[in-house]
Amino acid sequence: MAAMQQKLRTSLAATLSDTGLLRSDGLINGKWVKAASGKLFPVNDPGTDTKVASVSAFGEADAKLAVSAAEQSFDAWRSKTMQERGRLLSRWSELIGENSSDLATIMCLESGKPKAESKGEVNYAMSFINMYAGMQTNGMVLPQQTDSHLLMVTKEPVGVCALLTPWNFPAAMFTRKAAPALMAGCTIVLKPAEDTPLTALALAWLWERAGGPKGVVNVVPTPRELVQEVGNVLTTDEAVRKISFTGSTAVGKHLLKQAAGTVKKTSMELGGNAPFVVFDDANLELAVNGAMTAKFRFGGQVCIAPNRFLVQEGIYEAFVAKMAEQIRALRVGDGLDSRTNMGPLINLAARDKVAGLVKDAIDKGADVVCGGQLEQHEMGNNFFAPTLLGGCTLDMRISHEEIFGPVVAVMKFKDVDEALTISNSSRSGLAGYVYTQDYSRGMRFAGKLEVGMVGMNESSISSCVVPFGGVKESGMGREGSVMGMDEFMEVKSICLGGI
Ligand SMILES: NC(=O)c1ccc[n+]([C@@H]2O[C@H](COP(=O)([O-])OP(=O)(O)OC[C@H]3O[C@@H](n4cnc5c(N)ncnc54)[C@H](O)[C@@H]3O)[C@@H](O)[C@H]2O)c1
Ligand SMILES: O=C[C@H](O)CS(=O)(=O)O
Repeated sequence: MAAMQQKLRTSLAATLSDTGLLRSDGLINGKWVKAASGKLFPVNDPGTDTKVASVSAFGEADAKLAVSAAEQSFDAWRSKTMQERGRLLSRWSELIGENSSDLATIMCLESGKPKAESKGEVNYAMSFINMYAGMQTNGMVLPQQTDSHLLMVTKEPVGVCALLTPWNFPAAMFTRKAAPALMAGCTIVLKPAEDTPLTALALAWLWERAGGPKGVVNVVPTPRELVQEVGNVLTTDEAVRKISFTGSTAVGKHLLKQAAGTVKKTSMELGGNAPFVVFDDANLELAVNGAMTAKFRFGGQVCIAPNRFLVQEGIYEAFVAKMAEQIRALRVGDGLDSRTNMGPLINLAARDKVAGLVKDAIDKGADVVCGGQLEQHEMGNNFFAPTLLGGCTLDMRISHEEIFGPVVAVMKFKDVDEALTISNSSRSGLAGYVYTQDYSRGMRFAGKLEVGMVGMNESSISSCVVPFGGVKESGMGREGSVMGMDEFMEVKSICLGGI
């Protein structure tokens, strides 16, 4: 299999139409610079477990330079009109569109996301830029207590923003933050995930080519071993006024503690544990198709992927049988192969975590309906077979921990109260799904789910217009939608007297 995968690849640069997109240095103040240490770190292709690039290993000193560049460019950038900033973003989006195939190849090779899905993500990333490029923010003039005063309320950019993004959506998580921040008039320092810096660096290069002024967008590629020290700079430097983080709940809690010292404005898009609830009266085909779409997107490595399947006892057997049929039909393969439905997990640690959850479930009595092989996959170290486990129970780890992989864990429930209790038992509250043809029951159930986003008879619930975010330990704030820009703005009242 490895030979076939290698056949699909020569060097990454050789597969690109525009090799300028392949950036190995970071971006500070309009210059592509190496790390102060001169050190590099590898970026690996999870499909072949081989290095595809080496990138400058930015550390504390580099991060401080990036924050300073963003601070120095803030006044000039905020002084531009929203129309001027919008025109720049529109040009950026055009260039992304013109280079979408190369961007998808880069994303596929550094993340393992199949190329077709990677192209979809590039379009998703563009949708945020396109939406915010045309957006205006409005203040208010309020009625006065006296006729000699006027009260105005304005919205102003918060300032220098530190954006920290995960590896699973390296383009969309960048633009979902950067587009509203830039339109609001903020300047940014982006720290991409160590597994997937290339996509963000390529997008930053296109920003520069669009005419982005120096210092407005800065990118600090950071290796795993320096993430803590770079994070310390971004969360404690007084010049940074906003932290926008997307990633695990554990890291989010850590960053919140660090940001508290300088009372930074924060947005947290954290981990999920979505329930997928199927009632007896559900449209079975709709529920199964919805489950497959939501679960096997990027092999389950998605924050809103269903994590716990709760199926009412009357439809349980039919649901499991239909799911097994579709899961068995999935083609696991190389991300560059257009026939591939599912590629590798991001790395060996991720694969081993999934295998550990499956083993625990099997040891505690789960039925392996399909998949579930714990030994190394024939495609390579980072692959895990799409798996369906039946008869899952609450004493299994898989019923409580975020799987972040291609495993469907199904448990049976009797009635709506049981389904709601189990659904809300998690400390996470990002997304939830409910399938029933009784819309009254469905809406009541959706209203009682402790999550930020619900799909009812629908599992594709993300788009640029949705206020994306969670409750409880899935985070705070919203990204996308008109709400997304307010995360990067401060409100100011001006009281005018003596009129
Ligand atoms: N809610 C959402 O919108 C959303 C979207 C995508 C992923 N996620 C969540 O992210 C997780 C998977 O992504 P991940 O593995 O990249 O998460 P992660 O928390 O390990 O890393 C996220 C980012 O934080 C950085 N980071 C890690 N430790 C840090 C530290 N001490 N200081 C500063 N930065 C640090 C990483 O380098 C990366 O850039 C899952 O839990 C998933 O649910 C949530
Ligand atoms: O996993 C993280 C993303 O936010 C999911 S989505 O692409 O926004 O649905």
